[in-house]
Amino acid sequence: MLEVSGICKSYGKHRILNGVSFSAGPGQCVGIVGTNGCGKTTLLSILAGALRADSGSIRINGTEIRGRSGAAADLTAYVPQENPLIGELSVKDNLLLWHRGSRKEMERDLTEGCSSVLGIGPMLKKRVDTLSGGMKKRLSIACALSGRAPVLIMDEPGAALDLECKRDIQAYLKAYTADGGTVILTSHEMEELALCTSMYVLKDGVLTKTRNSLSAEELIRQFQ
Ligand SMILES: Nc1ncnc2c1ncn2[C@@H]1O[C@H](COP(=O)(O)OP(=O)(O)OP(=O)(O)O)[C@@H](O)[C@H]1O
Repeated sequence: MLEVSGICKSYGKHRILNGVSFSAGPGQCVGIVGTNGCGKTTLLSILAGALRADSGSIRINGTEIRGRSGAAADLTAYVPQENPLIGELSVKDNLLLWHRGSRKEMERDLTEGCSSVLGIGPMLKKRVDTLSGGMKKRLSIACALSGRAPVLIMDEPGAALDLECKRDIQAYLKAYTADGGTVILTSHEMEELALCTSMYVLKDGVLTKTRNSLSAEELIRQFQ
């Protein structure tokens, strides 16, 4: 169970998040939407322990992770917008670097786990800086998912991906929640948002629950 309560964050005098609270249980997929620059990435980075909130609480299965980046790394898998990959290394070396399981578990992942679903196997020997944007995104997701964390946080997962990969990732998200995982995602794509079991709009630092399955026009109206 993810329980977020009263998260505040300012950059200098600019208050970005003003008491953000929500919760999500096993099997839930939460969509967070809002205009460019409203603070979605800031919120997701805080949930993943990559950025410190000024105040508030984030608990996963009862464990407080705010301000504890080690606990956050253990309990969340984070796929940021920018791929956290090392361009000069091969795909395999990047996987080894980020994979939180043993080498044997990584090999198994490549044959039957998320790396297999994402089609990582055929590109193992390639240098990362020679990959396309979509291939890098597949690899970033595979690296993040290696820890089998209970909460998966994805910042615009489908951006830069071809249709087949978008479909693969959507199938993976469904399997992840069916298996009891919790997904938090931001997206500007209606097909991805259709996977969400609950939806929130972030506006002026405040997160407000909204109805699922709103049309694009209805969502845009909520941003204004
Ligand atoms: N390190 C930083 N220092 C100062 N201001 C920042 C910093 N990071 C983000 N901001 C500002 O905070 C606001 C929220 O940024 P954030 O990236 O969280 O928005 P977003 O909703 O994810 O946007 P997008 O949809 O474009 O990805 C923006 O005005 C941005 O310029």
